[in-house]
Amino acid sequence: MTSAKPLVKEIHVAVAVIVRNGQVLIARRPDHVHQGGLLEFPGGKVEPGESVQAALVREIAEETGLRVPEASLEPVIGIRHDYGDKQVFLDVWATRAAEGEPEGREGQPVEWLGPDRLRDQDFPAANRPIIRALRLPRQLAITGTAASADQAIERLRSGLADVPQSLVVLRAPAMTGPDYRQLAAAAVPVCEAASTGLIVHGAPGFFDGTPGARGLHLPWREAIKQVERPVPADAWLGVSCHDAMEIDHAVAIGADYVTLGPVKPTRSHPGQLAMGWEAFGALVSGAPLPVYGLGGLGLADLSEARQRGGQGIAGIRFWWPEN
Ligand SMILES: Nc1nc2c([nH]c(=O)n2[C@H]2C[C@H](O)[C@@H](COP(=O)(O)OP(=O)(O)OP(=O)(O)O)O2)c(=O)[nH]1
Repeated sequence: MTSAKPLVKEIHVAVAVIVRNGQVLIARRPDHVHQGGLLEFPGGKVEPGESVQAALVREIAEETGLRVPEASLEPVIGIRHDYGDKQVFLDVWATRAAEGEPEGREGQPVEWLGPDRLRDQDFPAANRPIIRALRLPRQLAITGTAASADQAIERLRSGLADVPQSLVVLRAPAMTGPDYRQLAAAAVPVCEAASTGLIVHGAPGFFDGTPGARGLHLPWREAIKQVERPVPADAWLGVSCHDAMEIDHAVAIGADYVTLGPVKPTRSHPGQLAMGWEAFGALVSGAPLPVYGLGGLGLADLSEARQRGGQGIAGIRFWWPEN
C-alpha cells in the first residue's frame, strides 16, 4: 500500500507594495482571519481565470480605495511558503503610481511606513523575504581588481564618487587574511563617507574583525561550513550560489540574499560554464529569498534579471573603475 501525501492546493496570493515618497502602505489583518492581527501588504487571493495584475488592481481598490494603473505594476519577488495549515504563493508586485488617499475600506487600519521600519516579527513569516527585497538595492556592487591595497581603496573611493552604491561587497580573493582585514578596516570610512554599507567577503571572522561592516558575504566554500547564521539579525548575510542545492543551504543558514551565476561567461571566472537566463529564472522561481544575477552582467541586463524574478544584478563592471 502506498501512503501518498494528499495533494494540497497552493493559494495564489497577489501582494501589493504601494510606494509613495519612499514609504510603503501597510495594513493590519483582522484578528479572525488566517495570520490575523499581523501587519500585511494589501492583497488577496487571485480568482480563477484572473491575472495577477488584475487581482492586484481589484484588491487594492477593494481594500484601500486607491486606483492603480495595471501598467505601473513591477514584479518584486515570488515566495512559496508552507504555513502547515495553508500553502501560499505570494506573488509580490510594486507600484509607484497609486492614485488617491488610502483608507482601510474593510475596517483595517492602514499606514505608510519606511522600509527600515518594517520588522519581521510584525508580519506573517512568509513576508521576511519581501522586507529584504524592499531594503536591498537593485545593483549589488562588488569590488574588482587592484594592484595593491592602496589602489583598491583609491578605486573604491572614485568608483563610489562616480556611481553611488548603497551596498558594496569588498571582494579581494588574492589577499591573505591579515591584509584583507587591513583593507576592510580602511574601506569602512570610505564607504561611510559615501553612505554606502560595506559587506565583507570571506569567512565569518572578517565580519567580527571589521567594526562598522554592515554585513558578510560568504563564498560557497565558506557557506558550506556554516550550520547557522553567523552574523546578527541586523547585518546582511549573502551567499554565492550556483545551483538549487546551494540556495537551499543558504536559506537554511538564514541568508538574506544570494547571488546566482554565472549567468553569462565572465572574465573573473574564466572556464566556468554559464547557466543562461532560462536556468536563472527557473532557480529564482523556487527560491524563497532575493536572488541577484551574477556573472558577465552589466546595467543593460538589469531588466532581464528583474523580468526573470531576480532582485537585480551583482557585479563589478557597472561601477568599478578601470577593470
Ligand atoms: N494580503 C496579504 N496576504 C498575506 C501576506 N503575507 C502572507 O503570508 N499572506 C497570506 C495570508 C493568507 O493566507 C493569504 C491571503 O489571503 P487573504 O485571506 O488575505 O485573501 P482574500 O482577501 O482574497 O481573502 P478572502 O477573505 O476573500 O478569503 O496570504 C501579505 O503581506 N499580504
